[in-house]
Amino acid sequence: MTVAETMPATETVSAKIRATVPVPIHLNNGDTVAARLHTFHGLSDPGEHIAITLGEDRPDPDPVPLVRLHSECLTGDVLGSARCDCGPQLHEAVRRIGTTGGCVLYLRQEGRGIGLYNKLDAYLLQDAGYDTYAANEELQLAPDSRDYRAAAEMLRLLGLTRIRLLTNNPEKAAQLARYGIDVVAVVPTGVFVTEDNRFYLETKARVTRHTLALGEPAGRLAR
Ligand SMILES: Nc1nc2c(ncn2[C@@H]2O[C@H](COP(=O)(O)OP(=O)(O)OP(=O)(O)O)[C@@H](O)[C@H]2O)c(=O)[nH]1
Ligand SMILES: [Zn+2]
Repeated sequence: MTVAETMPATETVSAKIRATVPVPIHLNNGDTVAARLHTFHGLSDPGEHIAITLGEDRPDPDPVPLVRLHSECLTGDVLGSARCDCGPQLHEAVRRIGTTGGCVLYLRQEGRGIGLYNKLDAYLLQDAGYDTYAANEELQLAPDSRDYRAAAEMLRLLGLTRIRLLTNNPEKAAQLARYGIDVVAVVPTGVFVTEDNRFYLETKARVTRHTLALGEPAGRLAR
């Protein structure tokens, strides 16, 4: 099945699943979950996005699959950077979705779409006092340039058109709905606050209305 067969008439994209590859994943609690990685051809943006379907071997998968749209963060996902919460969120998503059944979309949207080098430039500006969105703007870049059209295409190709979405970011649910995905529930992801990322998380709650319960305000140095 192609996206063109299932999308509204105004959509011209003709995307396909390119390959499906089994990859067992070790969790940091010592368990291993079965996963399949899906690659795509012809998505509406050129990123090498992948879908990771999980929990397919569970006897009682949730009838409405749990889905996470995870934007790439090399510093957080791979290196365990304390400047953000991406690494713990990714691990949480794989563990939870491995239990309930569903999918993680790993979207190549490093730095909310500005790329790794620009994100690192933005970190230097943040160290000089800019917040996470103002730093992008100082670089003449959009504060958040992520578009989830390709994510909706991937979900459609996987038959995941009615989902529960694991996120604290209201923009993800809004865009998926606009692109024809039925988001029946938004499930909050964990809030992994530390002194290093507290100001960053507070800024997201204030500016982009992320639903984050953060407790006491940041100290003056936490960016
Ligand atoms: N430009 C920029 N990007 C950042 C910064 N910190 C993290 N990111 C990127 O932000 C993206 C993660 O987005 P978040 O806003 O943390 O989370 P979200 O995915 O929108 O929302 P949740 O679903 O609730 O986690 C990744 O692409 C990171 O690389 C930063 O300070 N500047
Ligand atoms: Zn991050």
